[in-house]
Amino acid sequence: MILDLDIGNTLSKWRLKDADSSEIRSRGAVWTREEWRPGADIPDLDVVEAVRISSVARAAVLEETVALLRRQVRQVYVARSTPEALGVVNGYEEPGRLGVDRWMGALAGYQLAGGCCAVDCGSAITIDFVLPGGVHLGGFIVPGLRLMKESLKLGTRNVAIDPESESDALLEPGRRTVDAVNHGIYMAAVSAINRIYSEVCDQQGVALPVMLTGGDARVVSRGVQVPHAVWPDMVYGGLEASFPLTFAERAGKMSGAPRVPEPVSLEKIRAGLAFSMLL
Ligand SMILES: Nc1ncnc2c1ncn2[C@@H]1O[C@H](COP(=O)(O)OP(=O)(O)OP(=O)(O)O)[C@@H](O)[C@H]1O
Ligand SMILES: CC(C)(CO)[C@@H](O)C(=O)NCCC(=O)O
Ligand SMILES: [K+]
Repeated sequence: MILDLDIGNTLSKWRLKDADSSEIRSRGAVWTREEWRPGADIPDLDVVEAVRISSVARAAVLEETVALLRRQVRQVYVARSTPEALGVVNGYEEPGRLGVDRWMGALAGYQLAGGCCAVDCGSAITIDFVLPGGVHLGGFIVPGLRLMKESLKLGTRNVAIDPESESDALLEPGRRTVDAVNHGIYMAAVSAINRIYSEVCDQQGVALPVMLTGGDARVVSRGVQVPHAVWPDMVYGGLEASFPLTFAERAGKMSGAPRVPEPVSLEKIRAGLAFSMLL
């Protein structure tokens, strides 16, 4: 079995992948601040022959996790943001400072669709761009839905946006605090994504395929106007591409990769931008 780990600021996600059949056998998540110790919610390391890790938590969390895993697992691979990988050139002035989850997402997106706009809706919402030739432009970082809500301190943090709610309903002015906050932060997030996507495509003269990942991807998806795919395993896809271990991975296959819809034409994107400027 291969254990893939995505250590975020809030949640540490894991999945167990069968190295022979490429099937995902199980998955789960634990709070990052509780740190990563084999126990109730964590898979049995006896069956694990390799671990791949993407971590944006404090360095100490990663060190402890790696030390613990090395005692029981022979192969431990830790992803790093590098100046170049898999045909993508990192756009950061200091490439090592790009969050490795963003780098994994950009690599996965590029491997799947060529140039892309990779959006990760977690503690933060990150929006990264890779051009068809593999140039990563950099990206945008916005507070995530939960962070925005918490920062308001209006006692609404525990009432989540219903993932089933229609984005039209979220457009209505709230008539209670919880609705005003939920509708407000939702609009802040999706308006930012829609606008940023259009601006960058306009600047670069290319319509890019869009993919979304992260804990809030499903709800954010409802407000993203352009064609896009939701890819819960996008960060894991970057791990598979960076450290291919199975036959399928060596052939470039990332498990759970979605079909990515064709982007709308650049003309349409530009018309949409021009229209919003007139208002
Ligand atoms: N069971 C859950 N526990 C916590 N957050 C959840 C859960 N389900 C959905 N969410 C939402 O997912 C978001 C966290 O997503 P994700 O797991 O991608 O974040 P993360 O691990 O903190 O990511 P990051 O890498 O940005 O730190 C929160 O903002 C929250 O609104
Ligand atoms: C932005 C987050 C928190 C998103 O998980 C992570 O990618 C990170 O800590 N990045 C480092 C800063 C940067 O990417 O510029
Ligand atoms: K994340």
